[in-house]
Amino acid sequence: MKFTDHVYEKYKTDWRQNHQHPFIIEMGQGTLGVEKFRFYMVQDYLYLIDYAKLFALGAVKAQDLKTMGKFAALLDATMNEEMALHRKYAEQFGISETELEQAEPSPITLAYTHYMLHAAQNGPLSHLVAALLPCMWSYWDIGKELNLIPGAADHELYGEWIRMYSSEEFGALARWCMELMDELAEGVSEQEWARLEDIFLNTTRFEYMFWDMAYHQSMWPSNN
Ligand SMILES: Cc1ncc(C[n+]2csc(CCO)c2C)c(N)n1
Repeated sequence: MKFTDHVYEKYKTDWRQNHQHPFIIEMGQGTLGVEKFRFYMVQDYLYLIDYAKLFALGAVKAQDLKTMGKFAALLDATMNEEMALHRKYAEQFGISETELEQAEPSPITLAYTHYMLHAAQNGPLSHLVAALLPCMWSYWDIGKELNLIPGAADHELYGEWIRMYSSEEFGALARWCMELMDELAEGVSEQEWARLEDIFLNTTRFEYMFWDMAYHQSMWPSNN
């Protein structure tokens, strides 16, 4: 069985929990408080800076030029398309680029990005891909689901987010990551397969924690 089919079936409950988080539900209904979205955008910008480094590490660890080129393209797309969307949103909120870059990361942002970078730096390419996969795949899955809600993609604030992540262009990137994961997991030992599952489950759960952190605007206990 393909790794992605296997983990989807095995961790369906965790996966669906992300879709059912109030942040997502309210974004789909267009009722999400702007301050929660604003908090999310700033933290997500910091997240993306580290995430982009994951793609750079992917280029370093790639075993062939085609894969290396794809990671380089993903790095470019993250810095110049996805982060551009964040900069545009930030501008609407009156936040400058410098403020974005210099914002303080929340404990969950730190934990999530550091966990991914640890897996990427200390393991083979398969660990790196297992760490980044839930992020790509679940955003696409969530984007498509929100796009089915009548009018959601036209919402003046959340519409652009929904349109971007449900797009076919983004879907192609997510599918590429899924296929690469399946290739890298093929034929690995039982122990290594379990390790990949573990990393996948951890970052799937971190996705939930990230929505929850944004919804509650959670920082360190002392400055909440
Ligand atoms: C917490 C969090 N998780 C996932 C994504 C989605 N995402 C991050 S990088 C990337 C690759 C293409 O640019 C995608 C889809 C996000 N923004 N924030």
